[in-house]
Amino acid sequence: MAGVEPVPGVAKPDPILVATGVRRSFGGLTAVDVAHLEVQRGTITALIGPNGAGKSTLFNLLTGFDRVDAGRWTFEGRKLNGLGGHRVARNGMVRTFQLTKALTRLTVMENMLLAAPGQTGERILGAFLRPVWRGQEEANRERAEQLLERFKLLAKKDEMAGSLSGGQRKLLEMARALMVDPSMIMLDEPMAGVNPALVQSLLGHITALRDEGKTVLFVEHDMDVIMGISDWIVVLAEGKVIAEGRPSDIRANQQVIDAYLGAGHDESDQESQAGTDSGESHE
Ligand SMILES: Nc1ncnc2c1ncn2[C@@H]1O[C@H](COP(=O)(O)OP(=O)(O)OP(=O)(O)O)[C@@H](O)[C@H]1O
Repeated sequence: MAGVEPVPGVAKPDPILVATGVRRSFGGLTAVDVAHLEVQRGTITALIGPNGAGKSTLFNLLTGFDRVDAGRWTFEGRKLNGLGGHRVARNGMVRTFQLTKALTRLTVMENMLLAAPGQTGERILGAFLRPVWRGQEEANRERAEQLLERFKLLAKKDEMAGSLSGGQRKLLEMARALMVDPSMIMLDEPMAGVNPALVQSLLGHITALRDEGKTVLFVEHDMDVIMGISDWIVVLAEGKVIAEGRPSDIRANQQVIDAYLGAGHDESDQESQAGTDSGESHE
């Protein structure tokens, strides 16, 4: 991305995701108001910003787990607005989810199989289709084992997901997301709750995904991680993109420093401080 100017909404040479005018409000609060955002194919792009900036909401909107009030976006040139999460995933854009209570009561392998494409379920198929389904299940199981091996979880395949450590859960979330062989993977706080010993391993997996051609978009709070592995960083504050650029651009950006300083103050002051007077000027 040499030569791409570090300004909000800047066009990228080969964007995999292009979003325009994406807005979502909750009551009187505008959680997301992104004028234009492009994600370059084959990069690790970080989405950062103070608490409540709208990062999770934007993730939910783009991946079909929440509905926009306005806006449109394309992924691989295809319009995805209005599609639910499963259809978005089938189009090649998946996100990780924190393992919910229900999932922690399933084994590691069951978690993987649930994330497989074409979860039709045997019961609803006619008898003549069952062999097809079995063949597909066999293929899913094989893929799941390969992925568990890659993420060093194969030995745990029959254990309850709830028995895994924080870091192993993150690895399982990543492995689950890869069951559909996505071209873009979106990671929601991949380092949260991870033991420092596993951080390097997780970072290695994330860069490996990029190196094999996948696009990674991730939300994270750990600045060392963000600055260490991102090719590009997008900064949200109060729902708007207030800055984007390479790590060196972001580190030197006064608006970003201000937005984070605002968030770092007393929680009760946060709304009046975080980016209100600085967020508008770039839009
Ligand atoms: N379902 C909802 N109902 C009402 N308000 C919501 C809902 N989801 C998010 N919000 C609000 O929208 C704003 C953006 O929230 P969001 O969770 O997207 O921020 P975030 O940047 O992901 O924050 P964090 O870093 O703390 O996870 C917040 O003010 C939040 O309270």
